[in-house]
Amino acid sequence: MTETADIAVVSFERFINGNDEDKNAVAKELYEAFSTVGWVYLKDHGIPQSRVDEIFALAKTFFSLPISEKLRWKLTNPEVNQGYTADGAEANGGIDHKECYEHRRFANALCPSDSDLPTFKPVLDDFYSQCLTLGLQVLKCLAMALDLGDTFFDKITTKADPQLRLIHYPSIARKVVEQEGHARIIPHTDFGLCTLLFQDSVGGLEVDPFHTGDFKAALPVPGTVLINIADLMQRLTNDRCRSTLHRVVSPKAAGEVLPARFSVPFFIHPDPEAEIVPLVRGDERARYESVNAGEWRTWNTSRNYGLEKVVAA
Ligand SMILES: O=C(O)CCC(=O)C(=O)O
Ligand SMILES: [Fe+2]
Repeated sequence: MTETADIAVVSFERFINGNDEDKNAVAKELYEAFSTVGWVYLKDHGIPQSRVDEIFALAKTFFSLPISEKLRWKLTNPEVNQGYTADGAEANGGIDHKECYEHRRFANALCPSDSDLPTFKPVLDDFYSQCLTLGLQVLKCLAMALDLGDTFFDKITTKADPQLRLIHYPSIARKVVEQEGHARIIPHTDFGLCTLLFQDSVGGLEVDPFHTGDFKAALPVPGTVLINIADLMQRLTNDRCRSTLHRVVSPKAAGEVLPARFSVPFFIHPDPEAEIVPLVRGDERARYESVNAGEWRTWNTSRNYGLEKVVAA
């Protein structure tokens, strides 16, 4: 049996409502998690479970539309990175068995309208701002832990346009997913600052905390949102915070046919013009070149969708 990853459960209540001492205590706990395994289960985060349930229900409704309908909202431009991606269309060195819908803050041209799918857009917009508020609070908390002053991330997220993603992993034969090079989502790191990840109760998410190939289950914990550090944060903190490999495979408890699984990540990226320069202390050397956040995002998105040609055109 796959072991369970050692990911701390941290209550965010004392950060949201507490005094400076409370906030600093939460910041320490978060930093401890982010600088080791790179992941934390955040509870008491302020987003009601009823809202999360509503989002999963909308995701189910959206993905059960016929493929011809869903392709009306097909994602084509990695710079905008918004819309629907069919099963098999996103490939980054392996074969994923999933379909996705991406929602953005400023541009959602490829989103079902109210007459296509009642309440889809307004409820997603609202959930998006709840995730953005929580994500920026988490960044503030991390800035405290890193002694950067609690407005450090505000300066590089004023126009931040994270990506809210709905994912459906269809019900599928276990033997298909377990073929060499296949997975529900192949091992990868996320490439922004950090990710908020809501998952249903099916399981199958695994983390390789120390990049030894020893993947461990990140089981669903009701009432929590998982938060993981992504590549730009690892670069910015000169490896103090760790962006770790993860994947989604067959849940161990399932039989020969895996049940469908849904998840909802919210990827936080800095403003496109932000230069991500490693923050060094004393005579420490920078472990990374500086990168422009916008170029980094477009490059990574294009690579994931195999759309490099669109960018070059
Ligand atoms: O579905 C999940 O639990 C993980 C999704 C994920 O890692 C991603 O979309 O980057
Ligand atoms: Fe991921």
